[in-house]
Amino acid sequence: MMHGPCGALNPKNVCMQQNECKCRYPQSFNENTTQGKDSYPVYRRRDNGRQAKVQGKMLDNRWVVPYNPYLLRMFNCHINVEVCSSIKAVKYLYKYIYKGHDRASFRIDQPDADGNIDEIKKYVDARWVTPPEAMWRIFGFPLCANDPPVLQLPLHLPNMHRVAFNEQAHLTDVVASEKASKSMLTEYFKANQNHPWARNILYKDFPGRFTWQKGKKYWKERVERYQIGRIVSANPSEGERYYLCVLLNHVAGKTSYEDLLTVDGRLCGSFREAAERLGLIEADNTLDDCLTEAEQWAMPCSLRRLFATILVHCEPGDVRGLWDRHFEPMSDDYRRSHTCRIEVEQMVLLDIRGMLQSMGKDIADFSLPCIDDAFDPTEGEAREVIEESNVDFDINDTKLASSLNLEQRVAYNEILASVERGDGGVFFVDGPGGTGKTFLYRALLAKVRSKGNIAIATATSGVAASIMPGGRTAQSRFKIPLSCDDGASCTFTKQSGTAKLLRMASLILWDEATMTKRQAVEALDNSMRDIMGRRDRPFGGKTVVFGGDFRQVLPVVRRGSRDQIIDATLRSSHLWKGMRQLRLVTNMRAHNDTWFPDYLLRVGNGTEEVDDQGNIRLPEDICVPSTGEGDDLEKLIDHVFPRLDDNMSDPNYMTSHAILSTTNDNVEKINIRMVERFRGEEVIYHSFDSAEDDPYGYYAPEFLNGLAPNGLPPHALKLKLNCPVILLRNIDPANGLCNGTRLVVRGFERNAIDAEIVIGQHAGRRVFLPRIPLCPSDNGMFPFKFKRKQFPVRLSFAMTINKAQGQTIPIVGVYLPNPVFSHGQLYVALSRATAKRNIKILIEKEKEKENAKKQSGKPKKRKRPALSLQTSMKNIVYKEVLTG
Ligand SMILES: Nc1ncnc2c1ncn2[C@@H]1O[C@H](COP(=O)(O)OP(=O)(O)OP(=O)(O)O)[C@@H](O)[C@H]1O
Repeated sequence: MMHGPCGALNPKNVCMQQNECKCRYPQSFNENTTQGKDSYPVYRRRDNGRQAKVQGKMLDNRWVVPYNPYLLRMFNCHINVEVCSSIKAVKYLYKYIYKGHDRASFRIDQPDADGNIDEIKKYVDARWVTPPEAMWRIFGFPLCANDPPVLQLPLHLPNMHRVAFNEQAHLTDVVASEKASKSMLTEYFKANQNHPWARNILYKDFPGRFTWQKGKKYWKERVERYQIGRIVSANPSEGERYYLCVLLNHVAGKTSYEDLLTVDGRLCGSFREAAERLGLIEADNTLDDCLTEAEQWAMPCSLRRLFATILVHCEPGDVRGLWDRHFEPMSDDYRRSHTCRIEVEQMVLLDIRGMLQSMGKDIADFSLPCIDDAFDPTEGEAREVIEESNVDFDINDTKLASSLNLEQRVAYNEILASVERGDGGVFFVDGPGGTGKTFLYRALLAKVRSKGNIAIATATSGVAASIMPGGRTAQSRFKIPLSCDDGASCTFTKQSGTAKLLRMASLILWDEATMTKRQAVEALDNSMRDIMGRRDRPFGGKTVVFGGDFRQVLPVVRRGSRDQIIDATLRSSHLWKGMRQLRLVTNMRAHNDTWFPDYLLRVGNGTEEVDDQGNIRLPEDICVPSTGEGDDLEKLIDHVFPRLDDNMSDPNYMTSHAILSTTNDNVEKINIRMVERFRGEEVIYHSFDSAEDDPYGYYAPEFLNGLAPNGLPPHALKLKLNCPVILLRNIDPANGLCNGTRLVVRGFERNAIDAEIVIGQHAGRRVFLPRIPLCPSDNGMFPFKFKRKQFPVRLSFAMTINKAQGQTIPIVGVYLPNPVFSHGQLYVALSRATAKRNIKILIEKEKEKENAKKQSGKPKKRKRPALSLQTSMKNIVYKEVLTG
C-alpha cells in the first residue's frame, strides 16, 4: 500500500495536478498521530529509515497509504482506510454513501503495437468487492493479519484447464508433458486417492489442510498456518461448468471426474444430472415428484392437504397439470364410495376449497375445475364458522374446572358470568409462567364449547396457539395486518366469514397478549366495534380474555429503544385501563418445590440481589462447571439428554427435553452436535437459493448458500429419522401446522418430508411437508431479495429462548455463552422447567487462551484448563412494564 511514486520521482503519475500530488504525497514524518483540522487524522509516520522499492524507486514511510492488513488479506486487493474521528469526516462518510456513482482516476492504456487492448486482463483486474460482512459469512471465521491471502482454486471441465508454457516450446510437447495435464483440481482428485483421511474435505477447504506446490504441481500436507481457498465462481449461464462448481461445493472425497459423476453407483451423463440426482439443484418437476412420492404412503386426505399446501406456498406454474396428474390418488377414498366421476371431482374440490380457505386463500384464484354449488353441502355457510363449530372439545377438559385452584376459580367464575350475561367484558389474566393460565383457558373453552357455543382460542405465537384446543395464531384468526400502526383495523370485511364468526362468538381468548404489539390488539378492538355496530363498547361488547406475563419476553421492535418497546406493549394501550385484572399467583408448574418459584419471581420482577457488576447469582446446584472449552457443552448435553440412545424413537422424550439459548448461532451449534450424536443415517437436504432481483447473477450461489438469516432453515438441512424439528412457517394453522409446531421426522423422500406432529391438540397427526420458497422476515436484511427454497423446518433439540416461551419443558438446559440481551429472557429460560432439579445452566467461562493472550500479548503454552463454576449472569428487567 504505497502511493505513487509521483512528484519528482514520476511526474506523469495520475495523481499529479499542476506539478503537485493531489493526494499530498509524500506526506511528512510524524512522531504521533494527531487530528488534522477538518480532515482525516495526520497519522504517525516514523522516520526509521525503512524503505521499500516500488516501481524502481525507494520509498519510505511518507509514502505509505493508510491501510488495514486484515482487510487487505481478506480481499486481496487495494483498499484505502481512514480513521473517521472528526465530525466532518463522519459527515463525509454519510455523503459518500448517498452521493451516487463514485468517481475514479484512471488512465487509458495505449494499445500495443498491433493495436490490441488486453480486455480480458482488464476484466480480471477489476472485480467488485463483496461487503465485508458477506465475505465473513462466506468464510465463516475471521482472517488474521498474518494469514496467507485467499487461494483461488481453478474450476474447469475435464482437460479444459489453463496451461502455461514457454513461447518457444513446441505445442505438441507441451500437450504431451505430464505436468501440463495437472491442475489444482485434477491433483485434488489425486490427493483424495492418496489420502483417504482427506476425503471429507471439500475442494474449497483443501488449502486449509494442504499447500499447493506450484513447481511440482501437487497438494502437500500442510504443517503450519491455515489458508482459505475459494473456487473460482461460475454463473448458471455457463452450463456444465456451473454444475461442476455446485458439485465441488457440496461433495467431498471424489477421486476423479468420473467419480464425481457417479451417484448411487450410477454414472451420470452430465454434471447437471449428477447435481440434480443429489438434490443440489432444482429439477423442473419437483412439485410433481413431491406429490408422486407422497402418494406411496399418504392417505388421500393427506394428499389433498399437501396439494393445497403446494398451491398456497410453492408457487406452482402449472396448477391444472398438477391437478390432472394427481387427481386419481387424491380421490381414492371418494371413488370407493361414489361412482360418478363428476361427483367425486366436486367432493375433492370442495375439500380442497376448505383447506385453501383455512390457509387464507380462495380456490377461485387457482386454475382448477369450477365448483358446482349443487354439490356444496355447506349451503354457503362461512368456512370459519363451520370450522370453529366443529372444534372438538376434550371431555377431560370439562373436568378441569373441578381442580382449579382458588385464584383460577375466581377468574373462571368472573369470565363465565360475563359470557352468560352476554353484555361483554374485557379481562386480563395476569400470571407468572406456570401459574396455570393455559389450564384455566382449557377449562373455559371446554365449558363454553360443551354448551354448543363458539369460543375462539388464539395466541400470539403458533406454539402457544397449538397447545389450546382449536387454537390459532391471533394474527391469522383476526386477519391482523403484518405491520400495524396506530389506528389500524383488521383486514376482514363486515360481510366476511371472520366477521360472522366473531359476531357469533361467546368468548374470545388471546394468550400471550404481552408478546404482541398493542396496535394489533387495538386493531381487533377497532374492527370488533365496527362489525358489532357498537363503537362505544370495547371490542363491540364481547367477552374478550387476554392473558400473559409481562415478566416474559415483550414484543419485538426491530432495533427499538427501551421506550419504544415499552410503548409497544399492551400496558401502554388506551384499552389497558378498561381491562379487568385477574391475578394468578400460585406456581403450579413447580408446585413440589417452593423455593424455586419464589426465586423465579424475584428474577422475573428484577428484585433478586445483584453484585457490583449488576449480575444476579444463579443457584450453584443448577450450574454446570465450565472450563471454557468445547466439551463444556457436551456435558450440558449429557445432563439434558440422558440415555439418548435408548429413547431416540420416543416422541415424548424428544419433546420433554430441550436446550435453550439466546441466539440462533448457539442453537445451531447445539443442534449440529445433537444430530451427530443421534443414531441413524444422515439425510442432507440442500436448499435452492436465489437473489430474486439479480438477473446478472452478481451474487454467487455459494455466497447465497452461506447466508443464515433468522427464521429461515439452513442451506444444508441435516436430519435423521426420528429427530425432532420445529416448523418455521404458518403452513396450515387450522390443522396444527404453525410457526413453532414441534414435529418428529418419520420418513424421507427426495421432495417431501414425512413428519408427525408431537405437541398440542394435533399430536400424532402425520403430515407431508414440501419444499417451499421462504424469504427473510426482515426485508432490509440484505440489499437484494433473498429467496431460499427449503423444507420449512429446523432441528429442535435446541431452540431460542423466545421460541420456547409458553412451553413447559420438563427437562431443560440453558446454554449461555454470552449474556442475555433482552427483557425477560433469563426468566423465560428458567421458568420452562417443572422444578429446580430439572434444569441445568451452562454459563461459559471466558476462554483461558484469550485471557492469557490479553495479559502477555502472546499466547502462552497451553495448560489443561481448570474447571470452575460460573454462577453469575446479567438479568434484564424493564421494571416500568411490570408496575406502570
Ligand atoms: N389447578 C391445577 N391443578 C393441577 N395442575 C395444574 C393446575 N393449574 C396448572 N396446572 C399444571 O401446571 C403446569 C403449568 O400450567 P400452565 O402451562 O397452564 O401455566 P401457564 O401459566 O400457562 O405457563 P406459561 O405462562 O409459562 O405458559 C401445567 O403442567 C398444568 O397442567
